[in-house]
Amino acid sequence: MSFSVAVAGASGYAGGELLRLLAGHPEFEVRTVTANNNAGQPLLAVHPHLRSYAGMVLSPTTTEALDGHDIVFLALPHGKSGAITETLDENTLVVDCGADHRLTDEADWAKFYGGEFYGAWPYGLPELLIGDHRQQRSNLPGVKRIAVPGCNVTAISLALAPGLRAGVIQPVDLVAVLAVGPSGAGKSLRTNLLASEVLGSASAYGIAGAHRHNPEIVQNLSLSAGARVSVSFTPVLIPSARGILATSTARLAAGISAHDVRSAWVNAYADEPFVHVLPEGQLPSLSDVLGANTALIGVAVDEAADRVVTVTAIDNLVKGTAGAAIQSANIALGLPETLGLPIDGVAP
Ligand SMILES: NC(=O)C1=CN([C@@H]2O[C@H](COP(=O)(O)OP(=O)(O)OC[C@H]3O[C@@H](n4cnc5c(N)ncnc54)[C@H](OP(=O)(O)O)[C@@H]3O)[C@@H](O)[C@H]2O)C=CC1
Ligand SMILES: CC(=O)N[C@@H](CCC(=O)OP(=O)(O)O)C(=O)O
Repeated sequence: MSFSVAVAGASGYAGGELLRLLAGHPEFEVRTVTANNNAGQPLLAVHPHLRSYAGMVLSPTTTEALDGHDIVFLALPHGKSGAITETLDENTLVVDCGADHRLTDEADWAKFYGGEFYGAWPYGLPELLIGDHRQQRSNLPGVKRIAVPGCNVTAISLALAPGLRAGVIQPVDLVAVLAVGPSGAGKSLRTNLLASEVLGSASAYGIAGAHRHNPEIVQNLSLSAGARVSVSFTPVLIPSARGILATSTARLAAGISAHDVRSAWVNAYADEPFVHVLPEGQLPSLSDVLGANTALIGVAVDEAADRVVTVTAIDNLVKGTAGAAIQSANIALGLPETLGLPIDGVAP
């Protein structure tokens, strides 16, 4: 049996990456692709790398275009998913790559996004530790609505959740500094993509609690810790088209050994197909994960500073968006979780 699929926002970066991965999915068949300004264009005119879709034309993003599919992936700007979803059949699986349904607290939505609040959906980060012996994965089978996490949020949540749940790090004074590629800003934010601004430079943005991912990071890690956490998050734009390299650190809990620390991370992800803790002494690089739905995590203890240091690499467009969307849809539909998803990256 195969599932019919529509991708809304197919002309953007996240939509394009969804299409690249969906072309290799044995159970999903893309029937409709939609866009906004690019509606009416052949898909290959905006994504010449997606040769599997020769002949497909971008439709306007309307209920008529999206209705009648088994699955609708939404890759629209923030604030555009809620209203259109309300017009879709409740039995359609809707997977939203935007932020519209990630936050549980309406006050956080109002402060960091604004506009109408449509409420939280089941969250598409299956590996997130959410309480004693549970992962977010257990909340996904059978659901019809999924909110895909922000890409920075995915990297930090996967990095710090194991230590918080095991109690080997303290829930306060968490610090995360992320090197991030400009594709995370989307195709339409062209000013961020100017070679003259990105090449040969690196710039911090959204510092000191201003970034809209802050409440989502706190929401996730508080679930893992079982208590409200405090995190300082700083993204730094680097000249690499894709990828996030997150250095996330935390204070050691009292009386915890380096062995306890390693065990917490290794045990948390021992059975995960897409989240791998590297052997002691090894650290990931961006180039290890590009194109893959894989998160690689290196863990070390800085004894002089009394801190645990983690380094996590993901591809923002795969594990950070499109891959997470497909992985979560697989679980919701009762398919093998890894179906159609690459574990291996593209290198060099
Ligand atoms: N890039 C990333 O790494 C990540 C992105 N996301 C999320 O995915 C979503 C899409 O992001 P991304 O692909 O990067 O953004 P892009 O700017 O690259 O693409 C945006 C898409 O939305 C369409 N669009 C623009 N305005 C409207 C509108 N008013 N109504 C309907 N459609 C519209 C665009 O169509 P057209 O071009 O034809 O005008 C395009 O297809 C966002 O919510 C983003 O936050 C989530 C995690 C990571
Ligand atoms: C370079 C850059 O600007 N990156 C984006 C990442 C956006 C993202 O992953 O997610 P959502 O927009 O879906 O929340 C940022 O930091 O805001």
